[in-house]
Amino acid sequence: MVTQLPESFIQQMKELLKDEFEAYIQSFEHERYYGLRVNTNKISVQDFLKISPFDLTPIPWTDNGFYYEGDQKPAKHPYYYAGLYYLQEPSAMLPAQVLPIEENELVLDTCAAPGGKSTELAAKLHNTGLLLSNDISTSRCQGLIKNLELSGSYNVWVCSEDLIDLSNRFTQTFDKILVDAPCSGEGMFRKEPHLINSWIQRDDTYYPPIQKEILSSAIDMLRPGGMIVYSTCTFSVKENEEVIQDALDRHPDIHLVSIPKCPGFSSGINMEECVRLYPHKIHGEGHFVALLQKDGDTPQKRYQNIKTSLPESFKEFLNLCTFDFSQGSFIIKNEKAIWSPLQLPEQKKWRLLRSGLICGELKKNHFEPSQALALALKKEQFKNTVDLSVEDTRVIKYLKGETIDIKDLDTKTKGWILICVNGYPLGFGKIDKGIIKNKYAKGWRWQ
Ligand SMILES: C[S@@+](CC[C@H](N)C(=O)[O-])C[C@H]1O[C@@H](n2cnc3c(N)ncnc32)[C@H](O)[C@@H]1O
Repeated sequence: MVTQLPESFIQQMKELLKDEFEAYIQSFEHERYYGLRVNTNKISVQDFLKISPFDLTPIPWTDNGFYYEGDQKPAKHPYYYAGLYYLQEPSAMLPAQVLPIEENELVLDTCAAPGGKSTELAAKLHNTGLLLSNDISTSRCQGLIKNLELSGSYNVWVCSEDLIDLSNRFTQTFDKILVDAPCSGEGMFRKEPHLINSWIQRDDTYYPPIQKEILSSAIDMLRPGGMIVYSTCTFSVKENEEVIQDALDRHPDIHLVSIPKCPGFSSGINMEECVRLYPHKIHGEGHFVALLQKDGDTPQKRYQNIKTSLPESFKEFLNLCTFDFSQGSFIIKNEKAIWSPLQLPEQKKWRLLRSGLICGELKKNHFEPSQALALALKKEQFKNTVDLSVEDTRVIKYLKGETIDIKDLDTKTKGWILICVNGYPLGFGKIDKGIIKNKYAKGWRWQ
């Protein structure tokens, strides 16, 4: 692969790394590292380690990230379908880790798709407050929504806007913001060699102006006292420290906050507070992370909930749930019942793709619960459940969309039932006389 690296990139890395350059080049001989991040919205790290079938080694710069071996297949395990973890390149776990999120905050992820960092920001909020996840690409937002739903996060809104436009709608609003900027991806060359071609096609003047505008707009959206992380998976100084310097020049009310260094972390170039991760110094690919804070302090913004009257068929279904929906409010839109713990102010003409938890669809005379609701609930929050052991062959059958027979376990329950694996919900079905008609979402099925 080293032979595919363009000469101009090699020169840039020689100048950047000096006597570390040889070690960097040799890192291409080593296989990439694989990372799994426990979804603490669903399970504690301690409890996950008790049931994990994988050999896991902690990733030093995270609270809940682990290395696994490349021949293990965690994406092909029922616990993945239960949303107990997210698979993420280890160095990419750092940005969300360094943003100090507290419960009940308003958080913005500016460039969020496909959700590697949003899922962790949501987990850090523990389903309190609100996360607005945005990405300019509406098609990439589909993957983002699926990942957020799988993670069981119900305090998330998703929109698809150019961040620069979004900043006109929410001035000085958010307590915490993550800017995981589009970049030339130099840190991903070992993991995804095809990125080398994109690098060749775009010279080094392409990304910096975009990154500077996105970061500056994001800073406008941060409330005084709030904190913002800027990250990329590239090594170029132009896309990292120069973007930060531009923000510091344009916004005299922000300052850098020092990120604690783990063994193997490098400082930013002439920016001691920032962190650079290199594949020859840590077990991971490459990243740059900066943490900034806005001076001053203003109280957090708070938004009102609204009252909506609900159709009878939906109220009937809600009798099966013990989830505390009174903590937020419902809206009914396009025959869908959507619940959110907070409502953001009404906006004109924006591509809002999710405004909380889509609980399900209001059909003619009945209500059809969604896959997202199944994943958002805890087993004990639904009246009718069947809990299958992870070894039970019916788990995979259910995930494949097949009808399942549980006459050995239950022949009395009738109607909606939540199918769980070792206590963690997977999806809904409809049971009659011990036979479960499969309601697992088609696009989510085991392939
Ligand atoms: C590095 S990726 C984000 C990865 C994501 N944070 C994760 O962890 O899964 C950068 C994203 O920025 C989005 N993007 C590019 N320009 C944007 C803009 N002007 N406003 C909002 N999003 C933008 C791209 O569509 C892309 O999905």
